[in-house]
Amino acid sequence: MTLQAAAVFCRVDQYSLFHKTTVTSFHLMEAFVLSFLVGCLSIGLLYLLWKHHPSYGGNPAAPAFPFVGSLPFVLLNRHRMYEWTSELFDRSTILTRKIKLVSSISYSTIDPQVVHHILKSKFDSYPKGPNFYPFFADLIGRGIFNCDGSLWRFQRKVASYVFTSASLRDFVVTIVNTEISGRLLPALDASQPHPAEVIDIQMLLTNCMFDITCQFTFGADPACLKSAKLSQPHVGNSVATDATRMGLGDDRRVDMINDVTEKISHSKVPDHIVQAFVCGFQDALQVTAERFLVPQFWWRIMKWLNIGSEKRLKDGLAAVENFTTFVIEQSKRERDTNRRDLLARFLNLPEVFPAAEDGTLQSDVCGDEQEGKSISDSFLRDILLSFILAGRDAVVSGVTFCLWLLCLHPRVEENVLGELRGIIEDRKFSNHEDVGDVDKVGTFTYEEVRKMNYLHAVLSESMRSYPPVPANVKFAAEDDSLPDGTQVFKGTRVSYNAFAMGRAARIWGTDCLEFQPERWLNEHGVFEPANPFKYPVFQAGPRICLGKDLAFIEMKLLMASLIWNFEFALQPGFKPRLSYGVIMLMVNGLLVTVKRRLR
Ligand code: HEM
Repeated sequence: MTLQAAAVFCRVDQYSLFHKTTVTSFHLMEAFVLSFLVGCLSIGLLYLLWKHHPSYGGNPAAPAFPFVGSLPFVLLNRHRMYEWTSELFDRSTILTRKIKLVSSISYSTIDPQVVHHILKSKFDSYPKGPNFYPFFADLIGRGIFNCDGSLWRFQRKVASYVFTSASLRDFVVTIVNTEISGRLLPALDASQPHPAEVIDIQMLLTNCMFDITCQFTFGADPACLKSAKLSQPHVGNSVATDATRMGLGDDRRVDMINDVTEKISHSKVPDHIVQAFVCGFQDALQVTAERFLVPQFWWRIMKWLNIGSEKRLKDGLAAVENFTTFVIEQSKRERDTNRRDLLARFLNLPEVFPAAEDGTLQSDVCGDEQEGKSISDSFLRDILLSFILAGRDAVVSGVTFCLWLLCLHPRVEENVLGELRGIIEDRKFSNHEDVGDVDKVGTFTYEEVRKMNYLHAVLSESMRSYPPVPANVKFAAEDDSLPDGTQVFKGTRVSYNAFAMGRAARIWGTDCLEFQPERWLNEHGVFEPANPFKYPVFQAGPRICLGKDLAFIEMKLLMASLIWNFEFALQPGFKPRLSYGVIMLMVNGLLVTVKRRLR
């Protein structure tokens, strides 16, 4: 028994000894595995924290939190996006900044060398890319503004041919001067019985430029300005009929205007189609701009469900389609060779570019997309709408900010007037037969525009601080290294910030925040352009703005006529709020009172 008991005891003891040993080694193992896991997790976490740290990758980013990146700062500064990014560059010596928003990483630069790299030396490696295309696709399809590669090259080649013709330039001068003398100046005169009436000159210019670009592009006059109400302090088209505000008491002038407008506007489009187009285009443009402000999946779902702003876009596009189909079909039927608008010029292209016998464009001109086909109506529509998109609001922005700055700088305004006085004086020695008339209706000729060196400098200086296109985004088509050593991976967005560049002391000197048009003039008072890579207001390189020269003609004609004929005073306490979009405008409009200038 004792032996048995001893044996049992022994077994028990042996078992517990064994058990004790097993438990101890199990705990040790457990502890080891646990510490290993905790260690791995900590290292992983530290790695993630580092990876999401602003300085990861050797390029310090905008202020950022782990994981969400700069998103909180972006949201906080969304009402002053350009001012904020400009301050960031201002506060440090970094010229190319990494921007991290949740999981996406992009780069923004103010370095002229990097701008040169992405816009010229490595042009093919930095297209607009697939990220940009879907936003504008509904409005302008694959028009020049919204495509890359051979399709872009084809459009650029054809459009460059059309844009360099002197007859197109003369056509623009005629349209702009007719709009100024027939609508813009009379509209401002109409506010004269109430000199204290505050008007939104930006809205007036938007209507005016819509008329000009439509006539220039489609040969059709939507007469937005004729029907615009003056005192509406917001951006956008106004189609309310208020013809009395034109104030055209002078019968002779009305006849003259009608006569010229008739010659310009060949397309006789029914009023309801034009008016629907004007509203539809405005709506479509606004909704397209809003797409940039929400995540892509959001507007895609709304589009799929056809609700909210995306429904507005669809309806707007239907009206645009209706109008473009009408004018294109009408122009094709009539084939009027006297027409000078872009539509007619594009329709006549096969005569300009060597065409095959069946009327098709040659493959080397057409590029792979259009090989063997003449330009389809929808393609023509995309190209032409791109011109309206590219040309209208940028000019409105250029003139609006310039007018505002002149109100703040009477010295500069006086210098502009001095230059114009000299030009008007010169008319006495000119034997131009229209001199008298031109003086009466308050407009200027192309030859006179060419003499306006100071005004050219004023506009360039104003767009330095307030560029109509404040930033431009490209997309890296392959892994690359920027001139400053920044590593860029395929698919990354790289943008230049023209707004911040115009305010950078290291580019423009310590007086960069001052309004000094004289910096653009040489010792003989002649305008000297800046290096386009330090001043990419019109972009630079192969994709530089095609309408740059026309834009200056339009802006100078508008500015000269406005300043020569009227005095503008800002509404007390007026401060512009900058819009955040492709084109920078004033969110609250430019609110001024006007008075005929006495001489
Ligand atoms: C102050 C006025 C203007 C400014 C600041 C301006 C600026 C620009 C900029 C920055 C671009 C490049 C956009 C991009 O690629 O994303 C551009 C492109 C373009 N602009 Fe202008 N623009 C102005 C007026 C005009 C006018 C009046 C026209 C036509 C009449 C015009 C026609 C074009 C065209 C066709 C393109 C596309 C060029 C291409 O991609 O090859 N622009 N413009």
